[in-house]
Amino acid sequence: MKAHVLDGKAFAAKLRVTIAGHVAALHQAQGIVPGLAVVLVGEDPASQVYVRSKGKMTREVGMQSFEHRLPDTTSEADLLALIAQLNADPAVHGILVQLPLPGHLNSDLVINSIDPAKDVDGFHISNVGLLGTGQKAMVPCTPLGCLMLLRDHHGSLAGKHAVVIGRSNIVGKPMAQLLLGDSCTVTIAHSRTADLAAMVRQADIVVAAVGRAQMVPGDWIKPGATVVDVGINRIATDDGGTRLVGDVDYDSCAAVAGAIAPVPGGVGPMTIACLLANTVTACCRANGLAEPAGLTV
Ligand SMILES: NC(=O)C1=CN([C@@H]2O[C@H](COP(=O)(O)OP(=O)(O)OC[C@H]3O[C@@H](n4cnc5c(N)ncnc54)[C@H](OP(=O)(O)O)[C@@H]3O)[C@@H](O)[C@H]2O)C=CC1
Ligand SMILES: Nc1nc(=O)c2c([nH]1)NC[C@@H]1CN(c3ccc(C(=O)N[C@@H](CCC(=O)O)C(=O)O)cc3)C=[N+]21
Repeated sequence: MKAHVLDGKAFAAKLRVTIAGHVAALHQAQGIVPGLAVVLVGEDPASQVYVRSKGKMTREVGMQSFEHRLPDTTSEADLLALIAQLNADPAVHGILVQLPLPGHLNSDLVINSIDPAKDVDGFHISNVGLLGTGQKAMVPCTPLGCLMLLRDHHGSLAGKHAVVIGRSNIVGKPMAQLLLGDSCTVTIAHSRTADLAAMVRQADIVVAAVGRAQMVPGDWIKPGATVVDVGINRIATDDGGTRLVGDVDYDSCAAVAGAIAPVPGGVGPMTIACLLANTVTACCRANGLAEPAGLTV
């Protein structure tokens, strides 16, 4: 069997067309342009690439993009002052502070200083609590994108056993919450899990969010299971270049799985599209307008 490919690149492109339609309608009917501010502290090359492509896609769907690049010597007080200014700016509906932050900055403090209504990453404790209790929240973009791909492929996820590998605040934990919300039976695995292979072999749905290149081999996958690869790892190639791979060994997993989201072209593009979706949702909520269907859960 050869797995069905969950084409996040194509799904995200369609989602951006839908978003562009909502943005145009907001502008026409209300004279409002949704705005997204991205704050990048330091010069991490991978973060720079991500911030650039995010800015480009923000403008492509007709939204305003505000980029703030600060030196890696920026003090916490200066960063908090910038966030206070963005919180108060009515043209800014979404704020994203690129993680990880340089070590001298307390990321919990920084994230919790963002107005929860503008927290389009969904990382503020108030949004984490809302998600955990099944209330309307800003939902973290990467797990939201994974859920959209899973629902699109399966329809209902009820009763499926999902194994999420990774327990970070930005991917693993919110992913588990969303799957639970869709009535999956959820197992969260991590670096201290006793027998990861045996655990993963039970899964109908595997979400790998670890940060270890190709660590999940095909013989861990139950035949026909769905595999969602969140990992972004750059590895060296034989010709001296580099290439992007996920946390699963694609070829061996695709040979057994029923469906698989590849890297690149799977979850990554969905993350950016969901960031734009969250910004439109935040903009509608801020203006007391009905939020468009299909942009969140
Ligand atoms: N495509 C996208 O849009 C995005 C991709 N990413 C990528 O996803 C990956 C994960 O990101 P993130 O969640 O931030 O990473 P973190 O480093 O914050 O978390 C990694 C998790 O993996 C667990 N882990 C580490 N080693 C093992 C192991 N050998 N077996 C089982 N579990 C293990 C850790 O366990 P423990 O808690 O015990 O240490 C931890 O819970 C990275 O490659 C990142 O680049 C991230 C965000 C968005
Ligand atoms: N506050 C915050 N929010 C984030 O959402 C956040 C963050 N910090 N820090 C870093 C991680 C990583 N992340 C990615 C988003 C898109 C791709 C993406 O578009 N990937 C493409 C490939 C890109 C390439 O070729 O380099 C793909 O998988 O097809 C990857 C990674 C968001 N993150």
